Amino acid sequence: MNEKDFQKKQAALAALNYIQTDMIVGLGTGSTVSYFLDALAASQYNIIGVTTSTITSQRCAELNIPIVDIDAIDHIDITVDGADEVDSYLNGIKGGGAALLMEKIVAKNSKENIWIVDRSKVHNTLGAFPLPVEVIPYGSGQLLRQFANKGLFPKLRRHPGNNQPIITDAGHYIIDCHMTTISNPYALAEYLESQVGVVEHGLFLNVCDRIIIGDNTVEIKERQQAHMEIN
Ligand SMILES: O=C[C@H](O)[C@H](O)[C@H](O)COP(=O)(O)O
Repeated sequence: MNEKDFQKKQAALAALNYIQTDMIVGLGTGSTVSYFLDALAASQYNIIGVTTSTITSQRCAELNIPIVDIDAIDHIDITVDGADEVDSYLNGIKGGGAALLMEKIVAKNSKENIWIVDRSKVHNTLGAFPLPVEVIPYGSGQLLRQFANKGLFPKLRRHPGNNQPIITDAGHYIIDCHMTTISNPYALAEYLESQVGVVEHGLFLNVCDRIIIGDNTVEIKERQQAHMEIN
């Protein structure tokens, strides 16, 4: 196991400390969450999961973790998810695995959100990871043009194998915005949310309550209060 995977696994194991039997647990998507699912399946906790992607649902089936439809429950106690990048305010970029829409729905309906990450993902400001934006296929070419004019360096995400656009679980495309630095994530989120054809974006602002950074010594950071950029 390489250093990054070691850190992911350490973070995932530490997240288990926040789980209790009978909880309804939101289950994120990705390689870090995969370590968490393994740990959860091996634990003594009887929980019910709410999944954020087809792939996580499949992993739960393989691991015998019971899951429930999000619309069949009235609350989610806690969600454990990965992230692609996290800043010092615990804001983040998600969607590297194209699961951002369902991840955001589950996160917004959770009483508490924990992100598990390796140290390479923690930066002072966001932007090093390309920002995924989930869009309706119809008119996506127009959005690509608008985003380019806005200086967002957009690129339609395609399968490396056949070069076809990747399709999300909800049937949408992903446009990745390669900006390198995001000076005001709140203004960018507002702009993206105002564009017709944008379904959701990967900026998760004031969502994460606690990050667990895996390392030889696991580091835990809690969000103190909602952060807003003052223009
Ligand atoms: O769409 C995918 C999710 O936002 C993932 O949680 C994120 O990409 C992190 O994935 P990984 O743990 O594989 O780096």
